Amino acid sequence: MLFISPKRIKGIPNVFSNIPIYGNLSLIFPPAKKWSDSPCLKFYRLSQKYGEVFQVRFGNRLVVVANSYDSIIKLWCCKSVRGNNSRPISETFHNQLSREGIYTIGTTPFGPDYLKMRKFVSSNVLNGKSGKGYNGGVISRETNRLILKLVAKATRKGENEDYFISDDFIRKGQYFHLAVALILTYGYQIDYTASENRLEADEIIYVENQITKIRSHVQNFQDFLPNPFRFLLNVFSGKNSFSRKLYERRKVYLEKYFKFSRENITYPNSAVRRSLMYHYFMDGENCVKRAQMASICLTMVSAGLDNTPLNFKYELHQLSHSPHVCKKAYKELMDGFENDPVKAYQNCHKELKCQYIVAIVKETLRLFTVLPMALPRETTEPITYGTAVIPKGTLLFMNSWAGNHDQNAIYKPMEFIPERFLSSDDDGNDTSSSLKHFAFGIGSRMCLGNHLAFQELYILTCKFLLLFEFQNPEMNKLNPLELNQFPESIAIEPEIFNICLKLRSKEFVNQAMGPREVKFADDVTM
Ligand code: HEM
Repeated sequence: MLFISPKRIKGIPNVFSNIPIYGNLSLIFPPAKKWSDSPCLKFYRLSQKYGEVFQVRFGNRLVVVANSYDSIIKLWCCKSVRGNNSRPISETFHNQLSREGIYTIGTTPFGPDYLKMRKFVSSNVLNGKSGKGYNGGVISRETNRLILKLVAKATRKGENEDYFISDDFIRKGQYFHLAVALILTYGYQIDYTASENRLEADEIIYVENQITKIRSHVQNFQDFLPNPFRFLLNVFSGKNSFSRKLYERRKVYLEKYFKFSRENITYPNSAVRRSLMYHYFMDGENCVKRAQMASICLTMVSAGLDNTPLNFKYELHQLSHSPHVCKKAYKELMDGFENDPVKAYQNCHKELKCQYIVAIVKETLRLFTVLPMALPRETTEPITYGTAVIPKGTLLFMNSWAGNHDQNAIYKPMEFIPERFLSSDDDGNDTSSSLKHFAFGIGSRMCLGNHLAFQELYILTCKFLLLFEFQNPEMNKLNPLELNQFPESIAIEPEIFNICLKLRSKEFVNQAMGPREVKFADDVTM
């Protein structure tokens, strides 16, 4: 395809560029080296000059960018924007990496395939009411395993010989989420304490993390260029061959798990019987095709593998800087379980009962905004914004960082204030908070795993607060963008630092989990 400059949209400010072919791609290339050059901040700075919504040209594509709380609501949630419901096809991700046409749900363009997959996964595992209690049980058990692992490494210090833990939490959080995802999808229980399983988990985490970068709309400027440039740049940068290698590596573990479920379908254990694959073999084959099921499995294994642990780590980091929040959360949690910590620990996974912890999780998701530029959308029919008509085939970028930190909608946006999400204040007065956040996107293609991810974060938070007290933080930076190791990237991945925790009491761990389960380092060496 030759370069054809797209026609600008009337009524939406245009960020002028006279560079042929390239257009405004300097917003994402060369890749940002400093946090202050993160794409979301570059877009935000432009909005100060051009207004909250503007258009840019990326190669031969027009991109409309929304940079405020209100404009995101208008462009993603109103009835007039029904056409904001597809995803763009990109050369590097869709054509090179996913050559068999099997993509995740989140990267599948709108159409019957997409709708079928979304419905199947939603009704059988992610939003299905029947799965909710089961999912909570799985998450609770995996949280216990994570905690047992931490406890086994705890060191004894100080006059009272208390137990202390110091950990970065990202890798352990990834093992935790992967274990939950594999059980729900395949009924496969991975014991990542065994070294060969850990290697397998590390492989999945590495491959999926690299693939996330390949599908990133703010890291692959070549995808916006006309075909010959796109092709040549991918060949010379080695991206094509790297993508193909990742594709082969991914195939190995996905096929292994698929085979596991198929072989265990005749005499299923309870985990297999409750899994998504079981639904597929029992009745789903009539609803979704084999290739669609492969996309669903791919989505289940990859989505949330980084985002959930990254949010959890950031939440722990904020909590270690907010003793008043921890104190209040602990009290509210205990109030809900007649001041019995064992009862609280053993039952907190059953419902999202403690509204203050719900607010902590929402505030973490908002303030952190792990995907500051969300995922891109493509319009399937014209949509209106004010007097402007955005044509079919236009790309829409949500600057969710700017929306989540918009001071016109959010009081002190850079501060961690869970109360902003409560519907009543400390005196019980109705505050009717209807504040939204955009960490999961919003509208027709909002994150399908938001309930699962939220449930994971809620249960982890409850159990950690019940077991541990936060110690002096090792890291003082709190701004997520400033913490980010990869400012050019689609996701915020904070630099490595430890969170320091003190165990409230050894006896309580034994009571909460059963003494036979718990192994402390000093018990083991005795
Ligand atoms: C804290 C963790 C997570 C965050 C912050 C997150 C964030 C997002 C965002 C921003 C989108 C784009 C939404 C939009 O365009 O409006 C998305 C899409 C999606 N997410 Fe998540 N996600 C998380 C966890 C998960 C998990 C655990 C799963 C499933 C197991 C999941 C499955 C999906 C799917 C299927 C889509 C595509 C939806 C569609 O295109 O219809 N996500 N996610």
